Formats: sequence, structure tokens, C-alpha cells
Amino acid sequence: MSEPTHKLLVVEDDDGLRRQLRWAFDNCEVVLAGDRASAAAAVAEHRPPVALVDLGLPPDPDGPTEGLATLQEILSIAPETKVVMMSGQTEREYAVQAVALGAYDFYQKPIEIDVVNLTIQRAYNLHALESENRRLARSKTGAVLPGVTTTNAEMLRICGEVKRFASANVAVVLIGESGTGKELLARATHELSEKAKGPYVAINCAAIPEHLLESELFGHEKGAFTGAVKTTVGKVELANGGTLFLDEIGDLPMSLQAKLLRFLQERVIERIGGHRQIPVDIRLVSATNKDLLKLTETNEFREDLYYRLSEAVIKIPPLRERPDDAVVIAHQLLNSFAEEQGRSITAFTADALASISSYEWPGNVRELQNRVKRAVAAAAGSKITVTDLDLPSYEQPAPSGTLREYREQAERTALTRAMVEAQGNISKVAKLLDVSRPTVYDLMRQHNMKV
Ligand SMILES: Nc1ncnc2c1ncn2[C@@H]1O[C@H](COP(=O)(O)OP(=O)(O)OP(=O)(O)O)[C@@H](O)[C@H]1O
Repeated sequence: MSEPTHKLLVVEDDDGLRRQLRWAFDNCEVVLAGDRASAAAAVAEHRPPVALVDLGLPPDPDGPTEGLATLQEILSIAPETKVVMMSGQTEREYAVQAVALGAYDFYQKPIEIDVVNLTIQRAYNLHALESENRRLARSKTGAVLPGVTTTNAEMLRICGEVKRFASANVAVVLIGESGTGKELLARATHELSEKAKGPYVAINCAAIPEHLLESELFGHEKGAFTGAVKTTVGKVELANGGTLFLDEIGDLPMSLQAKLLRFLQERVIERIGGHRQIPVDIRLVSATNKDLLKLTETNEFREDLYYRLSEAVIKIPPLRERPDDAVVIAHQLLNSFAEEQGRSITAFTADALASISSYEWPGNVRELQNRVKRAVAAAAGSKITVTDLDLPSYEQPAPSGTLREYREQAERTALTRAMVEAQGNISKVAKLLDVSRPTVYDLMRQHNMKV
């Protein structure tokens, strides 16, 4: 084996054979297990790319049941692990059964080290190739900013803006419905900025009662008011050298709007009950689902503060306006929840995909997360259904608008589904839609889609 750091799990109950195998694979980090339970624990801890499993394990050393159960348990914890089963002369008939259950290969004893080594090397190669494919698929589905998944043209444009604004050190306001990813983009702005080495401190202006909010933001000195038993540093000061994220800024009470404005003009704070001016150097990112400009017209939000906060404005579209993202994010969530919950569910049914892309998603990505998580836990089959997601079934909308608009909508839906199914592989998309590759590229351009 080329890399001595490869982990190899050997599940074998015969002591002599275990020693022989450990010696034979001294170029791997061999993890030994003698039964199903210790094999499962070792897989959870080490996630070995390859496992070599004896078919006859206690309590059924002469039969296949325990070996096959161990195979299934390993794959339920780590579906990516390549399992090579070993059998005695008489158990050859179980080879097909093992492969049908997901084993990568089958090896018949007696052990010939060179041959086993070759099988294992091939398994490592395949594992590496599949990992690389998964990585590429992930990057194709657009990990354009840390933690952000998108293939939607508008979101990709927004991610580009976030990157540019992050390095420009301007005050950014993020506008979008609840669960659209405002906090996610706020964090990305911090991580990509020159303040990334400093702290990231978030505060939700709507979640804290008005009389406590001032102290939360600016801190207080001991004895400043009844109950102020010790000096407390506020969030603004805590964020010094980093980024302060003010969530639900539209709910900031008027009295504090004045105080925040003063801070933004002078860049110093005074704790409540304090007389010292403390200089604070922060990057400010705020977020709201309200129309701040409208609030300025009704005098609910100070206009001067609005302009201070919104040197850059980013509007995040709701998920219902980006059905392509709903489907792509759903797949990514499915993969990560299935891995987390140790379930071998890899797909949605076609009906479920149709519902995901047509549903309104009032709770946006947060609601999508909750539904997919529950569905992964509840699914009885290998695919997630509309019922698992507890979504209304998709109903073909009655034609509205012109024939051309209707055609365009259908074309876009078909293209999105094919892109998701093919994980961005254009040749596969072309095959699924029965058109040429150049046609796929043309369609993508027309519909503003990227791979
Ligand atoms: N494009 C995306 N890709 C992956 N995960 C996302 C995406 N958008 C949002 N999420 C995830 O969805 C969840 C909700 O996002 P977030 O908390 O950023 O929304 P928000 O707009 O700040 O919501 P609220 O206004 O309710 O605070 C988070 O777990 C976030 O990581």
C-alpha cells in the first residue's frame, strides 16, 4: 500500500489469524476487532476506508449469519467503507449474498498475503476515487462561501457580493425572511474579512427586553442600577477587534438607535454607570426581515442610522423563489443527516423532489432542515417520500400566463431535476433529457444556471 497511514479494520475471531493479518498489513494502521459489537465501535471511532471481515464470527463461527450482520452494521455506520469478506472453503455460496448486501469483494481462505493485499489496495483506490467524486460534487453544488450551498444564479451573485464587501470593510445589512441564511452570510462576511482573527459576536435585538438590551449591548459598571452586582462587559465591547452581528435590527428601540448611532460616529462606548470612554474597533453586520427604509418613513427607524448601517445592502431571496436551491440543499441535507443518523438513505422519490421544488417554504432553509432531518429518521424505505417529508403532494399548476411562459417554467423544472439527479454532470444531464450537451449549456444560459 502506498500510504502507510491508511486505516484497515480486521474483524476476525481467530487469534492466530489476527496476528498473521496484523503482520501482513504492517504498512497500514490495523485496527482489530473480534466480534460485531467491537467492529461497530471501531468503525464509529476510526471510519476505516477498508474493512476485512471474517464471515464466521461468534456466536455463529461456523455459519454466515454473524459475518453478514457485521457487514450490514459496518455499512449502516459508514456506507463509504469498502468491506472485503473472508470465508472458508465451504462458504463460497455466501459470496453472492454478501456482495448483494453491499460487500465490495469476497476473499476465500486460506490467506495468500499478496492476493489479499492486491484486493485491499484496489478497495483503497476505489474509496479514494469515490471520496474525490463526492468532494467534486460538493464543490459543483456550490460551496461558494463557507457553509453556503447554492446553484441559484441570484444567490451566486450575492455570494460574490459578500466576498467583495467582506474585504472592503463596509457596514453590511442583510435583508431576508426568517431562515433564508442571514446569519450564515453574516458569519461568512466575518470569516472572509480582515477581522476574521477577532471574535464574532451576535445579538438578537428582538429577543431581549428593552430595559436589558442597553446593558447587553454596552455593558454596565458595578452598582450602576439595582441588581448590577458586578461590572459586565457588553457585546459591542466583547466584539472588539472582530465582528458584531446585530440580528433583527429593525426591532432596536429608538433610545438605543440613538446610542448605537453615537457609537458608530465616535467609535467609543461608555458602559452604563461608567464615565470612561472605551475605544472599540468592530466590523458591523446587521440583519432584518423588515423594510427598514419604510420604517424610516414612519419614523420608527432613524434615517441617519439606516445610512450608517447600510453602506452595503444584500437582499436574500426566499427559498420559494429559488426552487433549484431547495432541491440542491435538500440533497446535501439528506446526505449529512443520513450519515449522522447512520441510515443508508441516498435519494428522494420523484414525487418528493417535485414537492420540494413547488412548496412555498414559509420557514425557508430552516424549515427544509427540520423536514429532511425528521424524514431521514422516519423513512421506512431507501428513498424519502412526500409522506416522510410531511409535504403536500405536488400538483401540476393550471396553465397560467402565455404558452411561452408556461413552456419556460416546465423547461426550467426539468433542467433543475436533471441537474440534481446527475449531480451537475452535463453528459448525464444531456442523456436524461435526451438532448445534446451544447443544448444543455444553451438551456443553462437561458435559465441563468451554473454548474
Ligand atoms: N444556502 C444555504 N446552504 C446551506 N445551509 C443554509 C443555507 N441557507 C441557510 N442555511 C442554514 O439554514 C439555517 C437557517 O439560516 P440562518 O440562521 O442563517 O437564517 P436567518 O435568515 O438568520 O434566520 P432568522 O432571521 O430566523 O434568524 C441555518 O442552519 C443555516 O446554516
